[in-house]
Amino acid sequence: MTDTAAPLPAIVVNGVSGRMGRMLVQVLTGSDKARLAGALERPGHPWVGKDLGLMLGGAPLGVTVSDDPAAALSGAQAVVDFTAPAATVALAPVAMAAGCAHVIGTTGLSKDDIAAIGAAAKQGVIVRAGNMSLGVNLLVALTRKVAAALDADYDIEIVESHHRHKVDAPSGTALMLGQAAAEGRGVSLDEAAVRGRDGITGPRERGSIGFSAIRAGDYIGEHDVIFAADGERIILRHVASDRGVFARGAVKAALWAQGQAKGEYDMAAVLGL
Ligand SMILES: NC(=O)C1=CN([C@@H]2O[C@H](COP(=O)(O)OP(=O)(O)OC[C@H]3O[C@@H](n4cnc5c(N)ncnc54)[C@H](OP(=O)(O)O)[C@@H]3O)[C@@H](O)[C@H]2O)C=CC1
Ligand SMILES: O=C(O)C1=N[C@H](C(=O)O)C[C@H](O)C1
Repeated sequence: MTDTAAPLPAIVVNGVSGRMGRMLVQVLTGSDKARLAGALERPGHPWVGKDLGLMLGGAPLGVTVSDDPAAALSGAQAVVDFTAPAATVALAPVAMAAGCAHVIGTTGLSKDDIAAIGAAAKQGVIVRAGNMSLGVNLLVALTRKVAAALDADYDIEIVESHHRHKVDAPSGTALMLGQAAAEGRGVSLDEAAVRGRDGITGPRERGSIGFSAIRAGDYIGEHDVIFAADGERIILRHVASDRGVFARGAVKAALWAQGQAKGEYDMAAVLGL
């Protein structure tokens, strides 16, 4: 009897040696919905040309780490990318030319980076989110709703904690939460945001949205949205205790992207929130 089952969607991981790259390998090798079809690292990385499984300290996986995105993406359905802004911006048009969906988890993107990604998405499908977990994307929706229900008597502050290796602040998640709070309140985040305080700052400006960042130890990612008034406080909190939530969300996005119309999407679209 011949096996007529369609092959599983082929997914490539960019930045495969990183914290999220390794977690994605774990999720994809255990998946019955997608398969790990390739692995990318920057040119000059010591893993390039080597078997990925051996580089991870395990059995061979039959996947050779590449530094050639066009070659690695040829024939793949999606590339999942948790790397650095310059690497992500460079990969987007290559993914679109290869007909590959680009799932972007990279944070710390500038306005120009975001515009470049948006331009690339005219040629194919991109899913981009500062946080791929179901919990945070629900928290974003809740934040928008609570902010819409309260007036500026309730001061909004976003406090985030991450591991000592994180290079960008505020976190991508904090910015998503800030954007949702601003939308709920009907203000512009660019105008309302206050990022970090130091020295004689004067009293808090009514209606501002504050951001504070802790970088310490091995926090995976924790976010509080505080609505504080005279006499009461509401605190919405998400705690990530396993990077698997981000990796599983990204694989879900890669599968969801198959067959979508060209354009840039977020995790709310993927999750139907
Ligand atoms: N959206 C979400 O849900 C989440 C987003 N993130 C974001 O993902 C990003 C990565 O996080 P994390 O895994 O912790 O970081 P790491 O520093 O552990 O990993 C980044 C990886 O990207 C690699 N890289 C850098 N430049 C290139 C390039 N040009 N081509 C290929 N690979 C490259 C790095 O290689 P090298 O070390 O050689 O430079 C490294 O392996 C961050 O922006 C983080 O904020 C993280 C978790 C969840
Ligand atoms: O760098 C990280 O680790 C994380 N980055 C994302 C962010 O910037 O919000 C998501 C998560 O909090 C972990």
